[in-house]
Amino acid sequence: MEKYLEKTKVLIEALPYIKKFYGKTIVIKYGGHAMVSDQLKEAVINDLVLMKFVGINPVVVHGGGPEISRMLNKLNIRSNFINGLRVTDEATLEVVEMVLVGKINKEIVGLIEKAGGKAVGLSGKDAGLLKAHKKLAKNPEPTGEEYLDLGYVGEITEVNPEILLTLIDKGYIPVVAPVGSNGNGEFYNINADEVAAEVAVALKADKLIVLTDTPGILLNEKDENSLLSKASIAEVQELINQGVIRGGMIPKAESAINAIKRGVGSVHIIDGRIAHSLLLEIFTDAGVGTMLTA
Ligand SMILES: Nc1ncnc2c1ncn2[C@@H]1O[C@H](COP(=O)(O)OP(=O)(O)O)[C@@H](O)[C@H]1O
Ligand SMILES: CC(=O)N[C@@H](CCC(=O)OP(=O)(O)O)C(=O)O
Repeated sequence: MEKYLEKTKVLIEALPYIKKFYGKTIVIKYGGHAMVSDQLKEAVINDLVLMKFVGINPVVVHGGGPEISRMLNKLNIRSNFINGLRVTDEATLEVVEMVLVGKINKEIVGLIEKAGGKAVGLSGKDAGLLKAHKKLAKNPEPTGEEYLDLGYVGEITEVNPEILLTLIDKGYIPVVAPVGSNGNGEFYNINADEVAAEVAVALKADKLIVLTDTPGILLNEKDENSLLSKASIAEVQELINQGVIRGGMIPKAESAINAIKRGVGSVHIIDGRIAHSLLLEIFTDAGVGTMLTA
C-alpha cells in the first residue's frame, strides 16, 4: 500500500507543473556530453515524448561535439577549440554536417518515433531556419590580434521560427541540428548552446533546459559539491570574468545570459548523465542543476 501511495504522491506533485506548462514551449539543448549511453538516450527521449503527451511543446536543439571529434580523429583531421568553439576549416565543416545532420539528428528522430512520438529533424539550412554569418572570436590572450579567425564558425543573425511553429502545431517535436546558412550558399558550424538560446528567444519559450555532463555550474570545477543551484545573470557574468566558468561552459553561460535578457523566463543547466533529470527539473518541487534568472 505504502508503495502505491508514494507513486500517487509523485503524480500529484507533478500536477501544478503540468498545469503551469500546458501549451508552453520548452527548448531542450541536448549536449553531446550528455549522450553517454543508449539507455540514457532512451531516458531523455522518453521524457520528451511524455512532455509532449501532457501538452507541453518541447523543441530539441542537439549538439554532438564528442562524436564530431571522434570522427575527425578517425579521418586524421586535427581540430582545436577557442573559448569552447571548434575552429572549423572546410574539411571540418563537411564532417560536422555529416555527423550532426546525417547521423545524430536522424538518430534522435528515430528514437522519438520508437518511443511513440512524432518528430521532424531539421538543420538550420531548412526553411531558412537559422541565418548566420561568420563569427569572430575575441582573443582570450592579452597579446596579439583582438579577434581570432575561427573559419566556418557561424553566429546567428536571424531565426525564422515559422517552420518550427507549423511543426509544433501539427503535433511534431522539432529536432534542430546547429548548422546555419548565410542564404548565399555559405554554411556555418554554430555552437549548439548558441542555437538553443536563439531558438528559445524566437519561440518566446518559457524555459531553456541545457543537458550536459556536470551537475550544473560549479564554483570549483573539480568539486561536484560546489554546485550553484541558483544564479542571476549578473552573477554568472562575474563567474565568466573571473575564469571560474571556462571551456565548454562559456558558450552555455553566455547563451543563457543572452536568452534571459531577451525574454526567456529561466535557463536551467542540468546533469544529462542522470536518467530522467529532465522530468525532475520540470515536474518536481526539487528542481536540479543551476537555475539562471534575470
Ligand atoms: N564552472 C564550471 N562548472 C561546470 N562545468 C564547467 C565549468 N567550467 C568549465 N566547465 C566544463 O564545461 C563542460 C561542459 O561543456 P561541454 O563539454 O561543451 O558540454 P556539452 O557537450 O554538453 O555542450 C564540463 O564538462 C566542464 O568540463
Ligand atoms: C562552433 C562549434 O563549436 N560547434 C560545435 C557544434 C556541436 C556542439 O555544439 O556540440 P555540443 O553541444 O555537444 O558541445 C562543434 O563543432 O563541436
